[in-house]
Amino acid sequence: MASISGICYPSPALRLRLRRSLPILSPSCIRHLRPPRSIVGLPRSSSSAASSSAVPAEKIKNGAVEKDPIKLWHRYVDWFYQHKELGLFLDVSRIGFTEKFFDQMEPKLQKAFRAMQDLEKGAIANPDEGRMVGHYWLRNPKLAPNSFLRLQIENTLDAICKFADDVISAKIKPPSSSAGRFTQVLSVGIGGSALGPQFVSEALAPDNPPLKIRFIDNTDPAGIDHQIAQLGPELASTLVIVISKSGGTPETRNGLLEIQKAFREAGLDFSKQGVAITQENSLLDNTARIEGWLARFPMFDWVGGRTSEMSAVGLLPAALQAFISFFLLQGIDIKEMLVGASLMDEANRTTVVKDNPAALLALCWSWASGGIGSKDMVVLPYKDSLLLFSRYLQQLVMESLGKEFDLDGNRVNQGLTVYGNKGSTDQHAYIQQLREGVHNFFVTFIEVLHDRPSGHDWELEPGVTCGDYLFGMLQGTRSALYANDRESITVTVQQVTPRSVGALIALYERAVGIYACLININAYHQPGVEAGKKAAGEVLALQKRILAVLNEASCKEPIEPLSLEEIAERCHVPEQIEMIYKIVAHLAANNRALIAEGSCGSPRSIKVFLGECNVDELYA
Ligand SMILES: O=P(O)(O)OC[C@H]1O[C@H](O)[C@H](O)[C@@H](O)[C@@H]1O
Repeated sequence: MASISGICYPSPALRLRLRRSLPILSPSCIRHLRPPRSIVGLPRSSSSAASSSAVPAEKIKNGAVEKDPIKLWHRYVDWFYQHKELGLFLDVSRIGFTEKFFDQMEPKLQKAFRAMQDLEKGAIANPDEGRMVGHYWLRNPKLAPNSFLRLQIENTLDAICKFADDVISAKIKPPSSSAGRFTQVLSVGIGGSALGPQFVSEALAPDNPPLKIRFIDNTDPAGIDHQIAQLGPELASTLVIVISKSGGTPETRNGLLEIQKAFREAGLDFSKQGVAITQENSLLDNTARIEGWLARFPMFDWVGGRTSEMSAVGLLPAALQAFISFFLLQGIDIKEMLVGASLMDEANRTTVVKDNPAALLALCWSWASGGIGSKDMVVLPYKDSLLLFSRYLQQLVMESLGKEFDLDGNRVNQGLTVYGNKGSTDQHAYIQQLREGVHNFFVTFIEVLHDRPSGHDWELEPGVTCGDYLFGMLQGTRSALYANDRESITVTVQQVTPRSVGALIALYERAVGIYACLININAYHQPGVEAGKKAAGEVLALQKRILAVLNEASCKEPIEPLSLEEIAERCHVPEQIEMIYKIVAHLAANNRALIAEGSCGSPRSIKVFLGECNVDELYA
């Protein structure tokens, strides 16, 4: 046997012998081999109980990390889930929930199924905002509660496909580019208006696309400049998609204003290259309409930002990312994404928990995190193209579940922390702590069976391909973590395709919905986000007052530099002196205020004035 980093591989000769002698067990056969559920319900080891202070007593008493490999194999087979048509498998065997726990959760899961059925029928599932929650209708418009909504969905999909085809085939082209067609797509948006499109692009974009997509997802001027600089002369052939459900998110507005400035400076007409995706009559929608942008696509009130990948938000950017297929240029197959999501939704409608992958995930989350978020979910896809899945899930899970109050108004401070990057890369970063350090997590491995999409591979050493290493690393990490009582889930897909990506998104959307029902919270609002936005607005309002005070003092003859105390006093906010210092330091670092005395390193010594006084502002 050849041994690589503790993983044993049979020699090529032995491998051939094994191949000839062993019948091939397909996962579908495995599903029918259900041995008795004998191993759940064993006592958890005392060492594991001691290290999990936050888990409920019931779990410590009855839970167990089973170590007997044969019993584990039975548990694996017993709980193995497969979706044949999607080629998606789910292994929850390394989460040690007990039969008793399962029985306790069963009625709660049935209640959650009923809540999901009501939601799909159009109930006001977001009570705070009085909204329906309809992202499931996007991939199966027949489910929409009325024909108006169904038509809206279908017409929007048709419009997206037509627009993308016209752009790709250069029927719609930029007015003043020598290229004669669009060559770049720039997507401006943040949060749910960026993370889905970014994830899908990373997962599915062709290697050398004729229409390359890039993103502005922040109000960082240096980041924006970087994108514009990289576009260079291709700005003239860039299609800019501005995405914002509300149409008023400051970061997105700023990105738009910056890019419009770049267009003006290059002598280009932005309106001929701009597309808006937003709610009807939002600020963005009205701007795009009044300025006569190239196109506008609707974002529906009943689709939340973090579940909007299957709306125009995700579908248009994907459909524009073209590659050559059978001598034709076509975008990422968005209809296949919708089929993947729809098939997964269908599977998740069964009320048989064992056959419902989203419910199984929710069950595992409840067990592993005690239903109170006591453990973090580390998401590790072993495939570079799925790198952004954990980042995408971070918003989907944390913005949905991280809530102060439950639906009955009790303070619960709920949540489930998500982080992760990719394997095996993370094995060389933080897996050390996961294996041996603080025990505050469970892992979700995402496994992709096909190593290379082309299907061709070569052995970089006898009997072993590069992909075998990746496979070995995943299996090795899963085993090593489990051997140290660290629990994990494994989701397996055959390949990263539009269909499997759609299915993964749908799987987690539903798991979040079910889990939210189990913990009795509203998964579809985000009241906590407003506090930061409001505070940011107050900082900018204070900055305007400081500038007015400094302007007045700087217009005097001679100029009157002011200390921080004097600025605070003249702004009538002495209690805000720390924030005033930070604002002044930021202005000074960007040459928008000048330090007359002292330095920013010693705040008490600073005296500050403006380089140029604005008399107009003074008498305005
Ligand atoms: O799409 P927008 O309205 O611009 O919103 C972008 C993001 O803004 C907020 O931060 C919300 O918490 C997110 O859920 C949302 O995705």
